[in-house]
Amino acid sequence: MTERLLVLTRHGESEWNLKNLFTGWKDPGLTPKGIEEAKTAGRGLKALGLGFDVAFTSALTRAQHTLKLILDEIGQPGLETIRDFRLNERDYGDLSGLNKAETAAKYGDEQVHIWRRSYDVPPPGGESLKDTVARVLPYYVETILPRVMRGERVLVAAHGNSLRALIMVLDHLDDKTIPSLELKTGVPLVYRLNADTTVASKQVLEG
Ligand SMILES: O=C(O)[C@H](O)COP(=O)(O)O
Repeated sequence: MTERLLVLTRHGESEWNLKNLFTGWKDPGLTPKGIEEAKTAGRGLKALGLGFDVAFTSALTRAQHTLKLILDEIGQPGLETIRDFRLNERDYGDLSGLNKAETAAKYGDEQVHIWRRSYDVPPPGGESLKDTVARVLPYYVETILPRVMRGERVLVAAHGNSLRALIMVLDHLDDKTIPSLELKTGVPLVYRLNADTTVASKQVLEG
């Protein structure tokens, strides 16, 4: 039987995650903790006996480095890897580089939660989750999903909101339920899909 394996993982903790800064398309690296999270993710996937035929990641260092660390741990350092900006984190626009707590103190917790977790309200000068879906989902359907459906084992290392955009579709979430979805750094989500592209199973590989 064709295995339709799709593993999604958010990057490990970044330097701006640690500083509680809005990051978006800015390009900080991983912290030592983030590096360890990525290695733990790789060890977890290896312990499940999982290997991959292709990997996808964004144009941002934190995701690319996470992917490299995972592939090193599972013994596939030379795996075909496709980098594309369409998997980038949501662009936080004018909030990029600002401290999240200071921004909440200035504009209110509710407004910051709306900017971070609502479906269709963008941060100033940035992308809403809806905007992020509009670039992630076509890329998934046109480029990633066909390879999963023909039996290639696919690994995606990306970002909290670009993955929320994809998981919204995979898990059939809507604009009322997506705000409560949070993704931990460096924790792989192991999906297996049915022949009709729906989700057959989902496993969260807690560190
Ligand atoms: O881009 C960022 O600031 C973080 O990676 C994700 O931010 P969020 O969890 O506040 O959306």
